[in-house]
Amino acid sequence: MKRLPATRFGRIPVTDVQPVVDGGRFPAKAVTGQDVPVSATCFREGHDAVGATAVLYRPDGSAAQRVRMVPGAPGTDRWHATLRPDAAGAWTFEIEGWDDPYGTWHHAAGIKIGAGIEEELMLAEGARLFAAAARDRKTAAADAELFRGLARVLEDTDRSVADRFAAAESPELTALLAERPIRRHVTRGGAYPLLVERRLAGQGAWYEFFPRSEGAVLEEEYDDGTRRYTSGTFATARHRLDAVARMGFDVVYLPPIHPIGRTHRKGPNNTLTAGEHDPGSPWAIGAAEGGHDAIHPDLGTVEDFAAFVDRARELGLEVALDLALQASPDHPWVAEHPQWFTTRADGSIAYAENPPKKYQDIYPLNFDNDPKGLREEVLRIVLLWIERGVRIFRVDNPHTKPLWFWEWLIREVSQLHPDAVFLAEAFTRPAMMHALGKAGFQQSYTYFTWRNTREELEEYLTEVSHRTSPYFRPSFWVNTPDILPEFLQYGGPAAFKLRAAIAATGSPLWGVYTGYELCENAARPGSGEYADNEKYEYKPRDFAAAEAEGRSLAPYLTRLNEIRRAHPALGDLANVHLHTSTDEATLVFSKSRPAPRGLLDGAGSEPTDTVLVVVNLDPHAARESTVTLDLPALDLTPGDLDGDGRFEVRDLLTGQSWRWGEHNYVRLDPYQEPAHILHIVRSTA
Ligand SMILES: O=P(O)(O)O[C@H]1O[C@H](CO)[C@@H](O[C@H]2O[C@H](CO)[C@@H](O)[C@H](O)[C@H]2O)[C@H](O)[C@H]1O
Repeated sequence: MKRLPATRFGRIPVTDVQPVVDGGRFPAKAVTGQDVPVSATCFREGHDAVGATAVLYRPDGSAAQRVRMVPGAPGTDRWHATLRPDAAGAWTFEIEGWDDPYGTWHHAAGIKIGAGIEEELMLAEGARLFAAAARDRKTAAADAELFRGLARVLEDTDRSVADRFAAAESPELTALLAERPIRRHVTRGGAYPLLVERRLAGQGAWYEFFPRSEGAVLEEEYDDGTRRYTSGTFATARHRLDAVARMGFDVVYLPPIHPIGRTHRKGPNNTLTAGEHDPGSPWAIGAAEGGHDAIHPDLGTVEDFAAFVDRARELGLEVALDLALQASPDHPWVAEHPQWFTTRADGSIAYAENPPKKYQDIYPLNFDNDPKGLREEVLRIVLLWIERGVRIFRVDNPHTKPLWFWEWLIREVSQLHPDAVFLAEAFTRPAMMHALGKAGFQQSYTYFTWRNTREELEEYLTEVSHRTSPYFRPSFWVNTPDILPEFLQYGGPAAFKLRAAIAATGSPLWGVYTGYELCENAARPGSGEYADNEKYEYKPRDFAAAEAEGRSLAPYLTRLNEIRRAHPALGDLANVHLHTSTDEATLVFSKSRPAPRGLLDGAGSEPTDTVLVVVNLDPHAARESTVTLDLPALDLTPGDLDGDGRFEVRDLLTGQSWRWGEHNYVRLDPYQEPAHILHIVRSTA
């Protein structure tokens, strides 16, 4: 074969490959077993047919999956496939463009034979094509046998032209070519990075609680309304882990567990003066007892913490710790490393802010005066907690620290502990939120908490699943100690149920702050924050009584987490597909995960999994609508459909079944069930 001069396009151009983050400067991300949609533009001169193949390479460079891509919308020259890496590591993928001689011949022969023009010539061309493919050393023996047979049939003038042509478009041949096409002029588009991380980096249900509240005992109530409690401890809080595990959560996240400063300590409801018995905000880290490496003496010892972590592990839970890089004025850092803070002209240090919020009880850090000293200290602290059994960190306000620092820290930690996971608590402008994802944060809090209408939710689901998913893993939190959305304040239990249903199904990552299951909805007047916020006081709760009286949503949350575990489609992010409904308050989306194709180790018997979510977003009234489904998005096969083209859906929340088709009547009453989570029942044949 004559060699072509080296050019950037090569013989069959491949351009605009996705997912590629900033031209490959940062890797696209996935977690083990997750589907990664890939696409590229592939085209050529003239009118002959082209094809494209997506190839997935393991970290050792061996090919793990090779998938023939399918064409996108006509005229776009886009091609699509789905890849599924099965282990953590630095994977790569590549798109190959190629000349498709069968496609070219089949198109031309179909037209000419249909019109009775040059029939024998077309069949002879076909025979030549298959004979050449059979001779190709790269063709598998069984395929070569089939191609040789086909060549003989096409040349067999005893048979009718129609019969001979029909043999060249048989289902058997079509299926074979879908997997192993005849390719010429294969042009490799170059490999792109795909960082594959462990499952919990991108899939998981989080539950947050304050260990000091679990088992706290009210000792005395004073005339002025103040109270004295004995703090909960790791030993008492350990009992709560059983319930958290029973609800099916994967991660239990604890706000800071370090000593709390006394200077400018905050009192109940964010007041600026704390009473004698007020415990202060856990984020005001550092006191005479120690800083970020110490444990608040009220909570227990390092051994008690270890026992807590062990119990969590026994129950299948991982403990996530808060990493809040700031210091109370009493933190040892303030005296020992004054260069880590910004000292003003009058010698004072300004308190921290996250406008419009003011944090009068803490000092922010300055990463420019002594970058080396500070970064080494933070690395020491993170590694210390890792040594104590923690692998997951929820990072407070990372957007107020420089990006270089996060890129460096996460790289350093990941090199030693590739299973470390960092969740960015950055509620800020998109540029910074996205850059934190590129810098290495595995997960991010999102604006989901405030997206309520169908339009808002559709827009947000589209953004996080399709536009930013290669680098930004959205965690849908329904509430946090900082956020009690108005929707929950006024929507009653239905609001709590429907928000949980959307969060648990819309994103592979979702989170709940304790008390959600009790539908706690009392806000500090005029604010989006809880009244008598647990950030500033002890808040023991009687979960068992609420459950016994049927007031708890724990069974509902449990079911949602069961559904998530049973349905791998919900573990993927980029597969969100919106459908339409005639009612403006009815949200409809689906997530589908087809059986994998082209896995080279022969695995891949997992069946297609498709979940359809229909939610009434109005917590106050029943809504009726006609839901219209975009059927191709549901990966239905002829075997799934009855004679009327309908298929069975089963509601995973209630167990009810219906037969659905393209148009479906839905009525959702929030006082019964505000949502359907429907599974498409497939034929087992
Ligand atoms: O700034 P955000 O709204 O993202 O909230 C996070 O960071 C805050 C500062 O760490 C933290 O605020 C809490 O702790 C402060 C320091 O003790 C205290 O002044 C605030 O009143 C209290 O809300 C917040 O909890 C955290 O999620």
